[in-house]
Amino acid sequence: MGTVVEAANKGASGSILQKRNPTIVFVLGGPGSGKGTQCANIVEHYGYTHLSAGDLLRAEIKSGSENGTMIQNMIKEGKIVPSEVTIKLLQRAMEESGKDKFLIDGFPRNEENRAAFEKVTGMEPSFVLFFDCPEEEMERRLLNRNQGREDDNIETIRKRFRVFLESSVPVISYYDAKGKVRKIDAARPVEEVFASVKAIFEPKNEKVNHYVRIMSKLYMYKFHFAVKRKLISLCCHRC
Ligand SMILES: Nc1ncnc2c1ncn2[C@@H]1O[C@H](COP(=O)(O)OP(=O)(O)O)[C@@H](O)[C@H]1O
Ligand SMILES: Nc1ccn([C@H]2C[C@H](O)[C@@H](COP(=O)(O)OP(=O)(O)O)O2)c(=O)n1
Repeated sequence: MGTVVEAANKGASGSILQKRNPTIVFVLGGPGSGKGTQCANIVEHYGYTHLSAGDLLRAEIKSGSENGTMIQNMIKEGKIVPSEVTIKLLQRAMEESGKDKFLIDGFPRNEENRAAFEKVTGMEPSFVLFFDCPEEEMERRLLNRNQGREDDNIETIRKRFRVFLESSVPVISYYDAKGKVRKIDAARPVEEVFASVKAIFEPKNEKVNHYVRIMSKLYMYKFHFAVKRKLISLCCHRC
């Protein structure tokens, strides 16, 4: 398999997609924050095509591909699969869909994912939907999810939470610094969360847009402070 840098240098696949100038929304949030649930609502109401990085990786395992065992082991350990694998799957799915509005769910999950996607495809998201939810609530949801997923057990869930804090939050911070993050309180019932999603996809007027952005910014300050505290307490535990 070629590396992401080789793919970037060839630039072939990226340019086919780039020509279509698609709208891309990254959907991020901790495991169990409700990304998939809300993506289904967005697809229904706003005609986006939903691409879940996790679903594509699980389909790759099932297909019996040469990378299947490696992907399965990484998911079981709560680790992030190398970007070259995930990006190829996402690119293929975007190209084959023939569509031009994508919700990319569960990606980019770390800095490597983010930088490689931008380099290989030459594309950036229009904005990032961030579903913010406390760990206790996400844990409850994952343990009740009942999809028979190998990684929905308490040991792997704890590892995934840690990977989210250490690797995915920096990606959210990166896009926050660019003013691209739309943060949503995901701890509420599904309908209430979707009402907030709607306000983002159906902006009322410039004043309301401005208000939503300011509120999101304020929430992000609070969020970053809470993450720093959590990481410090995790470090203290280790010592
Ligand atoms: N707002 C919500 N309140 C309660 N349960 C939810 C909510 N959103 C999703 N769920 C449930 O929580 C579980 C995880 O949701 P899911 O959308 O699969 O999360 P993610 O894609 O972020 O891992 C599912 O069983 C889903 O039905
Ligand atoms: N960009 C991604 C997305 C998911 N993965 C792997 C690692 C994740 O723990 C699993 C499951 O991801 P998925 O988005 O389906 O589920 P959760 O948000 O963790 O509930 O897939 C990855 O390696 N790289």
